Amino acid sequence: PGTRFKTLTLTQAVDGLVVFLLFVALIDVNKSLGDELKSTLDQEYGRDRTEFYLADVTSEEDFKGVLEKIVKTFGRIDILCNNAGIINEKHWEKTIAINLGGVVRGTYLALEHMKKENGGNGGVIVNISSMAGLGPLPMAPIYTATKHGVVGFSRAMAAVSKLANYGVRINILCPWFVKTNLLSTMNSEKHIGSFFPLKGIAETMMQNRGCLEADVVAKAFLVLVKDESKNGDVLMIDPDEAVFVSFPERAQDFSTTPVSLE
Ligand SMILES: NC(=O)C1=CN([C@@H]2O[C@H](COP(=O)(O)OP(=O)(O)OC[C@H]3O[C@@H](n4cnc5c(N)ncnc54)[C@H](O)[C@@H]3O)[C@@H](O)[C@H]2O)C=CC1
Ligand SMILES: CC/C=C\C[C@H](O)/C=C/C=C\C=C\C=C\C(=O)[C@@H](O)C/C=C\CCC(=O)O
Repeated sequence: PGTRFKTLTLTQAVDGLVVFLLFVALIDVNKSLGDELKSTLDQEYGRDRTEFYLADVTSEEDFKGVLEKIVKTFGRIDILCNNAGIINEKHWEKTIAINLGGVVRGTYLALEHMKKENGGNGGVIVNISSMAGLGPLPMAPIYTATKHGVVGFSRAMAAVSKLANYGVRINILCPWFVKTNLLSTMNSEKHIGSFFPLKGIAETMMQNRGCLEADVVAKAFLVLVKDESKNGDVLMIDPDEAVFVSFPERAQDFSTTPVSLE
């Protein structure tokens, strides 16, 4: 679902062996989906390890309120994944509000609880972009713009966090197509609007290279969580490999072609 918070509670520290208990808070605007996922997780991990919260990431009131409830229930936030996303080229303002606005809001609100200057314990935020955050997806220009925005915002916030000593790492995940409900929106003129005739491009891309399974994305997410050297890093996953994307240190260092302005 949309957004996931994880909180770690130190339960034992014996002879250098540290055992953490992991609690997961799920946030989504879709209640039936959230309830269903919670009950699946309950069966595997027990009822007290997961909580579902109904909230819309475009609402400051919802998101802020839910975060406060989470901190009250679990005591702290250590890991945040801003995952909520849609494709709707027709209602493009809504797509920007969820895909980029939700990530900005989630990052700002969670930092208030996580950053060390506020008494937080630090931690890590992983913002979900897409390979469409690195190159254009022709049938979805607004979706492409939001995912590029997630990359730019998160890299800038990672730099802020380092300079201001928040103690929070901020990383970005850019997957290729993944087998989830989102893919079905590609077949709907209602979502793709005037770009619908271009849907064959994405279909060909998937036919040629396949689609990722969600568990691969989860594994890549864990790399960004666990590797403490990673901050402002972009992990791209396609069907062949997972790779960190290199950006030049400064914008001036991009590979360029001189142009005469005369
Ligand atoms: N499926 C794919 O091919 C790829 C997906 N992504 C990104 O991965 C993320 C997750 O998407 P999927 O799991 O594929 O899609 P999904 O449609 O299965 O899941 C998205 C979830 O976001 C929730 N959501 C939507 N609007 C919300 C709102 N306003 N507030 C709270 N929750 C909201 C939905 O209810 C849904 O549960 C998205 O950011 C998507 O852009 C990135 C690359 C590829
Ligand atoms: C309907 C969209 C469903 C999911 C969106 C999701 O986020 C998936 C994105 C997956 C891949 C995006 C890849 C973008 C790659 C690029 O670099 C593009 O610039 C390449 C664009 C077209 C290539 C056409 C071709 O290969 O012939």
